[in-house]
Amino acid sequence: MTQPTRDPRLVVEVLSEALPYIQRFTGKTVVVKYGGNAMTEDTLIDSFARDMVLMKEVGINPVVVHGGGPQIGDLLTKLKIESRFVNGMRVTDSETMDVVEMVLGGLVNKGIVNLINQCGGKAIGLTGKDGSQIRARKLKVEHQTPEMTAPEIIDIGHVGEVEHISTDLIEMLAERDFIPVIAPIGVDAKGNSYNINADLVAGKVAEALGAEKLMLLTNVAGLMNAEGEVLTGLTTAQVDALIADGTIHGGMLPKIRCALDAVKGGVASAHIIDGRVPHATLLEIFTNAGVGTLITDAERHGNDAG
Ligand SMILES: Nc1ncnc2c1ncn2[C@@H]1O[C@H](COP(=O)(O)OP(=O)(O)O)[C@@H](O)[C@H]1O
Ligand SMILES: CC(=O)N[C@@H](CCC(=O)OP(=O)(O)O)C(=O)O
Repeated sequence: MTQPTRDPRLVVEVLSEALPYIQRFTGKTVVVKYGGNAMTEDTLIDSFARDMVLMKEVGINPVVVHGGGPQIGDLLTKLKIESRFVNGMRVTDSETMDVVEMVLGGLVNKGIVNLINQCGGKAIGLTGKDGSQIRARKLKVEHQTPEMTAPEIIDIGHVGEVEHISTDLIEMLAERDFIPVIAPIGVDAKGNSYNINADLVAGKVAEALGAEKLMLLTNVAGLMNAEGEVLTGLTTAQVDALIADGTIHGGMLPKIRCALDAVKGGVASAHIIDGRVPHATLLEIFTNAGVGTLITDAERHGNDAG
């Protein structure tokens, strides 16, 4: 790979500016959720892989949880199977579950692993079935339209929620300098597979690991208000109001819910980040610039999440 020529003084200056952040985050765990919508351009995927390797090289432990919704959708279309969503969750019958497992556990997972390894990292790809690390149960979904007087519970098939995350495997890999790359497929005690929204898995993994940061990479500049302006920082109470008035909808719903749960569960900060910006994760960690929406539990942290 040919690198563009840069002023060496500038490079040294940038490295020096990053020093306090490197010192602050070294030894800490950062869970990065890499959404399928952020995986569209080859150069961006490459910059993401390089960022994971750089983090690891400076002593941070990145753990990648990936999505792949659009990639699942593409294969379903080719197979002439219809995609349907309720509350941002894919309705998953047995046939769809097979496709989800093939795309997430195979194509997408191994694609990310391969890229990280190409950039000089040591990535290992896993699903929640490996070591039974993501124990799941069937998700009960409440659905209500404005016309309905009360919500109804509907069956959306093999969609799961996280019951328990075992961290042994992830910690063992991280200690041996591997970067774990996890596909959001869970398993129950009977061996049934569940399709779980990747944001929800990332949030629970971050909580279970006691991570310093949860970064959710997506295809928007951050969480937006009704006027389309990015909200750079907000508290749990503000988020509740935006959900209630419908400003937060679709795929942003599980994302924001998991970010809230993660900060309530002890993760210092959660960030919704624009994955279309090259090196978005490094910009978040190593600079003051900020590239999206920061969610903290104001009662616990005040404004010190960084
Ligand atoms: N208030 C909001 N602010 C920003 N995006 C929103 C909001 N409400 C809904 N969205 C939608 O959520 C999408 C991101 O979720 P999703 O499509 O599941 O992405 P990913 O694949 O990255 O998880 C955005 O592309 C946007 O269309
Ligand atoms: C239950 C459910 O909806 N699961 C998701 C899992 C993948 C995912 O979450 O991918 P993104 O992060 O790219 O949206 C799905 O089937 O699309």
